[in-house]
Amino acid sequence: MSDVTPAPFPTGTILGYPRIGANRELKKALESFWKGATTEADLEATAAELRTVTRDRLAGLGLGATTSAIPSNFSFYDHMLDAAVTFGAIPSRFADLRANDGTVDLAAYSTIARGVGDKAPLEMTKWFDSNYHYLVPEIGPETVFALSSARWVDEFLEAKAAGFVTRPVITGPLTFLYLAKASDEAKAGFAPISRLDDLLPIYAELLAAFKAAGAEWVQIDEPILVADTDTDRTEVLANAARVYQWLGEQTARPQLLVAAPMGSLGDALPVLAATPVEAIGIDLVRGAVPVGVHLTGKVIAAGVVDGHNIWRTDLDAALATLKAVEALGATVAVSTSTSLFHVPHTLKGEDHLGAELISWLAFADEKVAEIVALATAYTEGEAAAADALAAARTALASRKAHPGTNRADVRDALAAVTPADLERSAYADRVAAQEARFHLPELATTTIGSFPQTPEIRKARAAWAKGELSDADYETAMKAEIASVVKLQEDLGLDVLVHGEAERNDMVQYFAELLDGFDVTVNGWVQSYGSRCTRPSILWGDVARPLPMTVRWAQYAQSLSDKPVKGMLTGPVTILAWSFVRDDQPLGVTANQVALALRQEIADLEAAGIGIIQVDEPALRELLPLRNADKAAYLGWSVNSFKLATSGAKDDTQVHTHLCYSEFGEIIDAIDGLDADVTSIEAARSRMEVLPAIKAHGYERQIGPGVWDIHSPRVPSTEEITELLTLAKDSVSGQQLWVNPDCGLKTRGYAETIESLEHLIAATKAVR
Ligand code: MET
Ligand SMILES: [Zn+2]
Repeated sequence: MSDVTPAPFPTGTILGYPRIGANRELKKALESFWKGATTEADLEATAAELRTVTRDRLAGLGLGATTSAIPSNFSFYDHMLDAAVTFGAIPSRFADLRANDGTVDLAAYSTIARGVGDKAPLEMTKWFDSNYHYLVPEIGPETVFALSSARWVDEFLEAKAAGFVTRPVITGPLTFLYLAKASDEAKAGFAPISRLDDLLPIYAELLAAFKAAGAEWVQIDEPILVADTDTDRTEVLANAARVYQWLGEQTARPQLLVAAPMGSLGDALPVLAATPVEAIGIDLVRGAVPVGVHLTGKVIAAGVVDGHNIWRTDLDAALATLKAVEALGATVAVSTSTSLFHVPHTLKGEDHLGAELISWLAFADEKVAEIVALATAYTEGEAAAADALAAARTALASRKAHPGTNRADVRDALAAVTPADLERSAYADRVAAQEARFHLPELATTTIGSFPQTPEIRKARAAWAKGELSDADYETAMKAEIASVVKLQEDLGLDVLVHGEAERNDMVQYFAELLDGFDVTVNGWVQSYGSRCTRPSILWGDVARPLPMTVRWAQYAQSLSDKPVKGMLTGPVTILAWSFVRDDQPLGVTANQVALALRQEIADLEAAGIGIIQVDEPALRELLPLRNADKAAYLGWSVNSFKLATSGAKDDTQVHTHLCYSEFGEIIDAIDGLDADVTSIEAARSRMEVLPAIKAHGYERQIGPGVWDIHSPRVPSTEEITELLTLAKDSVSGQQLWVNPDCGLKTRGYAETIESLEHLIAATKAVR
């Protein structure tokens, strides 16, 4: 290190801030750049302006402008893509996009993220157990690592020119390589982590560049250390020790904060503590205060403010946690548990939620204020932050005492549930009853629920929401849409129909708006991937169903056809996964409350003559815990909540479920445990990969492996689908096999939908 006294770590900081902009400025700028409506220079200017506004806002909220408290974590699209581009790890199919000096411009960067022609983009997958999707780097023996972008350093210099000393945030080498996949060139069995020694010198070079630019602290994110991976944990820990020993020994570098958001570091904490890194960021929302580690001489950025959820922090409890960490010998700094990019920007503009609910919440800006208050209370004594502490206590008390968070009717109904309520009759009895009722052919054809959401549908829904379209006119518009979707399916010759979900803005928000215990924001956007954002609902109270939610649409659709029309519901786990969920009781309890509401809905659907009911659980895999030891408990409550929702169904009601967005190998037991009569899964892209495992498992019920990858506008040919179905028949019998697309069709257009479904039906006939 240099001879000047190193700058202390700031007393309060956040691990990262939302990148998309309070009014989704980055989304708009990116999309207009992609359309060709603006230039690269325009996009750069918007991004620079956004960074300026963010720095000023954070300093205004009380983070030190020159103390390295403000993280520099901007990204045009994704932080893993940024790392790939910075280290020169660009797949060979995109090699021609690089300039002579190895850099890529924003057009090329966008192409790697989004693909072009037959060049597939980097694969996208979920970031740990969040709803953010990162781009998966592709690394092979041929990858030539080289420092290939000056953006990170330039952004530090940009801030410096404005009078700031920020803290650059980069993805760590372990997380980068363990989350990467083998490139097309790599031979079977190649593991990207085998390139660690080639990559490290580039990190050293980058750290030297930060140092030369004047950075005093750099944050290196290593969430991989909180997760179990395919690699043996001992090997991961050995790599962690080696990497941070070596980087720590570099002399030309800023001080290092190694941050491990999303869970407990566990046995990786002593490993990091034994290296020369100056500071370690630990997640104290998901992880407990460590025991038995000595942290003398280290700074611990204690993540006591939840970066991943929107509840106001219990500041008293947080202060107690900070003191417990101090007792381990560490110098304590107040921090968030994760980057704040998982939560919306600000509660400003959400007044419709009402003062009381708002007082329970903290979005990104409000969390920054909490950090500042906690740092003040911790360093100067509680009296110095008395107002903030008092306000937090009042809010917490109001949340606890609110009748909506503790409803006797809901609690009593749940307490009355018996184990028998979770079981249906034997599958053989159900099948017999269902066959007698529906007479479906072998390889029955169906779709997953939604049909294309045309601009007209969106317009009608938006106008109705704004009060510009009357209830009656809205009803008429939706019914007309349902009628045309039913007619189309009859003309095509599908066996089991759907109503098309035209009335749903989103498969979770639709239910959140109709159930008690939820509220929705107007501007609470969070980045899902690239320019795409979602607006999760807030599940704050006990959940109950005041009125039927889907019955009239399903009933209307059924009245138009002699074929069965599926009722369509979103399952409890998915409703939780895609909302901000109350943190004052176990998730399993909340899931069961949702399940009971769905159980009532199913009873009403049955009473209205709906004989086939699908309960979608696309997020079942997403919430799977990061550590193996926690998985069984999760699968226990999640499967039970599904069974609580569905087990009231009569024998001759056929219960379907649908899963997508993931690999299923790991959760076949759980899929089996759901006890659905029919399960549809995403399978087209992986060419039915999971079916042999399902066969080996002895799965006896019916399954619909997707035969059309609906994530792409490509129309699959009849031959292609025939091949997939033939492949499927190797693993499951004709009676067990259903034919359906990978997922709902709401993002597709009508022309491709009709053509694809025609091919699907022709292929089915060929294989039957
Ligand atoms: N029923 C839903 C649909 O068809 C399932 C979507 S899963 C992400 O859109
Ligand atoms: Zn799906």
